[in-house]
Amino acid sequence: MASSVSKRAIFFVAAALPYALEILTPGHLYQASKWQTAIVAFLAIFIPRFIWLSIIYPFYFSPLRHLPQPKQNSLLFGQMYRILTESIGSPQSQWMREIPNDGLIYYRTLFNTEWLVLTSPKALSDALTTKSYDLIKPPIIVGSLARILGASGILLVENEEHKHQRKNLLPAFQYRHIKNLYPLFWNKARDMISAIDRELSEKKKKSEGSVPPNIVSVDHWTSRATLDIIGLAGIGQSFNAIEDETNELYQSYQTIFAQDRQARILGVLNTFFPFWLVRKLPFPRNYQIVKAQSMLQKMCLDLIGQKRANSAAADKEGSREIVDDIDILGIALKSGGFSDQGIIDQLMTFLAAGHETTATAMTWAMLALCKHPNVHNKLREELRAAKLPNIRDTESQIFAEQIDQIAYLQAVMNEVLRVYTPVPATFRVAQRDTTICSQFVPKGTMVLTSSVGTNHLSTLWGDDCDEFNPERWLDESGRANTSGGAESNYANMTFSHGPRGCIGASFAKGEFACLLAAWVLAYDSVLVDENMKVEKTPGIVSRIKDGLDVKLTSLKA
Ligand code: HEM
Repeated sequence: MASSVSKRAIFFVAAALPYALEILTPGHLYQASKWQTAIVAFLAIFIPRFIWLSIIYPFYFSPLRHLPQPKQNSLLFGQMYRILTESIGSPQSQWMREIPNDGLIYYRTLFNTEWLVLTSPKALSDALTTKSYDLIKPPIIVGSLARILGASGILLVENEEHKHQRKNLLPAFQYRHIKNLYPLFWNKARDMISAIDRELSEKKKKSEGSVPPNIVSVDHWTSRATLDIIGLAGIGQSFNAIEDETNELYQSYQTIFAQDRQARILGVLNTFFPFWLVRKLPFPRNYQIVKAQSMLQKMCLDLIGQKRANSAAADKEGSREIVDDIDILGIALKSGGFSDQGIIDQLMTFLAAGHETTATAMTWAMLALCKHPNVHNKLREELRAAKLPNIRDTESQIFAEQIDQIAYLQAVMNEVLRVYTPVPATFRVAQRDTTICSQFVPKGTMVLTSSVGTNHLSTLWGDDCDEFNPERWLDESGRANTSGGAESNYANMTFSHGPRGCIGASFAKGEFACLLAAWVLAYDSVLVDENMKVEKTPGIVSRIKDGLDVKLTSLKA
């Protein structure tokens, strides 16, 4: 690492020095006040450290400084302006395309902090699989998420603790278990369609004979549906968001995960001040979070208590098999590997990781289908040909096999996930000296994978890499393939890879398939504004900035 002198050490030395001088120079040989001494000591260490770290080391000593890199850097801020003003992963995607490289691109940001972008399958496999535990999530990200998710959920823990949790949670996410959740996904898809039908008939009533607008917000409905699904499948508790978005549970969830202006201001403050201080600042959001969190945590604790009681009762009666939990909470409890607080943190993690991601994928899917009517029509034909049950029939039910065998549905979903990449980038920092693609990477180096960049590289996906073409996921006989025609697994970064790749990928795909099939069978959708400008939100999940409104025609599904 460029410097092993941490800021905390500098504060400590500066604070201790006046006392040390008083002891070492008895009789007040030393005249300055304690404050003056502390400030002088602080500056005497801090300024040289700053000059070394921000100017001398990165430009003259860093082993990374000769790697391919973007031009036009600000002297102290490197590429910071672009990083802050463009969507996540986007500047890096451009460099990946334009700067010749052997798997790594180097750039600098605030005060010349050093970053690497991984650009080749070899670099990605080194960093995400072979050396996965040499790279950890950056403390700034972990610190700000820990406030909301709790510090001990699988998304944020590292090293042995992560291995232990992953092992205990994996059974809940294996396909043999996920396939049992498809009926639940389908039921919630049906609830969503019924609720949209009701919204349309309300609109019809209000339009009093004139043509009703039949316009609905896709992101609004998919977000409510995916929350109910992850609530039921994750913790065995529906948020009832589809039925009633004003209920207290749903509102608490919305408060905690809101990405409003105050959340962004607090996020920026976290960069410069300690987390504990920022949490105490008198922002209304700080109080709201505490209140909403205590409600959600209490709900989780009650559910844990209930499950433990059911399980104990079943043990007593010698009928364990009647407690056949299908939700993730039930399976985590059965593993015996988690404390109650540990489980609460997992539940908050699954709510966060499993809700907006899939809702966003669904919203992008509807945009893609509206923009490609031929794909839209073909998908509906294939769904009809598969003879899925009528989504408006309250008794209707499906099985995983029925949905998963529809090759064109799988192809459309895979292409949506590739082209629109809901999680556009992931971030790491080297926790020890390591190597990637034989390049020495010092401890402390920041590492970014631009998943959206990799998913659009012509060297991996061919010249039509930017086109929406579901056919690439079908082989000549029309069967689904899992590579999209790319030669390496690492060409597709939608769910990342390795020990820290998305544990919920099968869950997400099953849920996405049911929601998409239900929507396409129930309605024909067209864009309200054909020329809408599509901008992405800047957050960890790339949503459509102004949401997506479509005009629906109900179909006899
Ligand atoms: C389309 C939907 C989804 C996408 C695109 C997605 C993508 C990702 C990505 C890229 C990561 C790696 C993050 C990193 O390395 O920093 C990740 C991790 C994770 N995802 Fe997903 N995800 C989706 C849905 C879900 C669902 C539905 C769940 C849960 C039910 C889930 C749970 C998780 C968890 C727990 C992790 C952390 C895994 C670990 O660190 O071991 N995700 N996801």
